[in-house]
Amino acid sequence: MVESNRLTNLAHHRGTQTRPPAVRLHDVHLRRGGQPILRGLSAELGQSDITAIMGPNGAGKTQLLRLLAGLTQPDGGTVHFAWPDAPEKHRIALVFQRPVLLRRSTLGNLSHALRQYGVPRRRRLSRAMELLAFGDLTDRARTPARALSGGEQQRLALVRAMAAAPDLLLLDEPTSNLDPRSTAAIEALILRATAQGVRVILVTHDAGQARRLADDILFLHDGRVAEHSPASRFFDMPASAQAAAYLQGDLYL
Ligand SMILES: Nc1ncnc2c1ncn2[C@@H]1O[C@H](COP(=O)(O)OP(=O)(O)OP(=O)(O)O)[C@@H](O)[C@H]1O
Repeated sequence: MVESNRLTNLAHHRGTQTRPPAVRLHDVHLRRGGQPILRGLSAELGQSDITAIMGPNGAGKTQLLRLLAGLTQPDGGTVHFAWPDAPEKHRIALVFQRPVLLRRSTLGNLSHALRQYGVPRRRRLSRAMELLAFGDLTDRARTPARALSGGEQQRLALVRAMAAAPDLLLLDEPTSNLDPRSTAAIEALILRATAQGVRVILVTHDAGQARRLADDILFLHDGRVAEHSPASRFFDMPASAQAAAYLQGDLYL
């Protein structure tokens, strides 16, 4: 409880200064298996420190995140990043809902990632140690990743994404399988990442988490943006009928 209040306060005291968006989506369409998934989605994202993408199951949140990560291309419309070489040049990192880790130690996973990201060999160990400390995983350095708890595995996945020194960190329901204590640890890590200048876009169904962390909420419904509002306004006075229904637990597709 103390931890969660601390996070709430941190979130409220963090600057909500606006920057140019990290990514601009215009009239984006995406089809899968012959079905429209995203249907003319337009949004400017990454102006604030943390944006939460919310919406009911099947609204298209994960597909939008995959698009932002460059894992899929739109069937129509445009996606413009603030960086000409994104997402190829490691400016954007994605953490999946279930951590995908190598069958190596915690340290081995980080060293491998640093090598992949082109960090010179002489700098890898010191950078890996920094990342371990960043994730409160120093005492787990030699532990096989598969022997870590679920919360520790997700922390490792998150700090491994930080090994890319990303400008934009995309997180798909990073705490959906975790208990409150592990969730608080991940939320603290997310805030620490923003303190280092990383912008975060996270998909979450956890309204409490979105309230604690997010500056703004992008609410998707049926492949479109139903609402994009500052978090305080979204929760106190949602502008769209869909968001109001979702927050009351009434929205089904
Ligand atoms: N490869 C695919 N082929 C066909 N349909 C797909 C494919 N991938 C996703 N879909 C469909 O696209 C829609 C959006 O999926 P997506 O995973 O983005 O939703 P979501 O908002 O993240 O949902 P959830 O909250 O359940 O994770 C869903 O109806 C899903 O069934």
